[in-house]
Amino acid sequence: MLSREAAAQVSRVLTEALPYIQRFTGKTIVIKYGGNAMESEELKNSFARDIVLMKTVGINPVVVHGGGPQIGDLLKRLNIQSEFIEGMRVTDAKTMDVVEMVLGGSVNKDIVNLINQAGGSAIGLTGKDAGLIKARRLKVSRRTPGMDKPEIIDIGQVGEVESVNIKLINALVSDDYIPVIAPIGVGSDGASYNINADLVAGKVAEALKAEKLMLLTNIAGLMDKEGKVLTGLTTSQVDALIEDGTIYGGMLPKIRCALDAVQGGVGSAIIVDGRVPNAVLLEVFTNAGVGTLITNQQPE
Ligand SMILES: Nc1ncnc2c1ncn2[C@@H]1O[C@H](COP(=O)(O)OP(=O)(O)O)[C@@H](O)[C@H]1O
Ligand SMILES: CC(=O)N[C@@H](CCC(=O)OP(=O)(O)O)C(=O)O
Repeated sequence: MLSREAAAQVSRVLTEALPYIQRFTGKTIVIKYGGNAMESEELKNSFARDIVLMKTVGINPVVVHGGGPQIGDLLKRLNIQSEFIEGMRVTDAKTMDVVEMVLGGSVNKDIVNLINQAGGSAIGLTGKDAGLIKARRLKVSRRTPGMDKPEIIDIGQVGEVESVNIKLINALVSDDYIPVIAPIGVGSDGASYNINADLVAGKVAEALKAEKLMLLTNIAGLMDKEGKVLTGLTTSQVDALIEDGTIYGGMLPKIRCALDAVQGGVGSAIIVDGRVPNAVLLEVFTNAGVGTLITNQQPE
């Protein structure tokens, strides 16, 4: 039982949080949990508690997770070389096996378990379950200095999202389950596709017409060359930052999916520093304004 002091504290906190809780009650928030933001047990536990708290106050969280560093660790142990092009892992058949084992197996079940230990009812899925994420092969185009046309590169079993089975997600959410989705897609022929988790989160948020898309990563937000966090950017400003090399690597799919999501009807997308404890709650329940916010509104 709570002490009088603790009850008074709960009352104070809930009164402050009430407008935010009311604003998001019954709404869907898609949270992409990046592999880099899973760096300690403490952080993972704080993430799991935040998700359960959201659900308890009537918000519907849908989690999409990554696991790039965890895939990298196992590939290294198995002596399999790995390379990234435009922020995407080149994925041959051997690599795909490892990706599927790590994402659909250890990482997915770890998050599911932590949420359930924190009192939630999480259910783990990959895109193969009930055809949750139908995918096709992604062709990456790369601009090489000195060449007029970008070259199209085949990077193996890397996919892009063709469709999302929202019937399955909605059925789970309305029964109070918290879906935890691993970014593995399935082709029309049953082939597995490795999909960047940011891209899956963006498409899931779009398909669900989510109120918010949160991308938890290991950096304070999108930064300029001096390390200042940028926010409220337009599409053309982002394009210019990609062109001049300010945005590269893993930030490329992240920013592209955030822009696509808001253009596709998601209320807002935010890139958040997942190394901060309670990053999810801070973003939903405060005006702390952490990270980079992307909306469809043009700044004045
Ligand atoms: N302009 C930029 N601002 C911030 N980070 C950037 C930028 N351009 C590239 N990055 C890189 O993108 C990384 C985030 O992407 P990634 O490592 O794929 O994260 P996650 O695993 O969370 O998806 C950052 O750690 C940083 O190294
Ligand atoms: C095609 C591609 O790059 N897939 C990613 C999938 C995992 C992921 O996106 O994890 P993070 O969010 O932790 O980076 C990979 O193989 O690493």
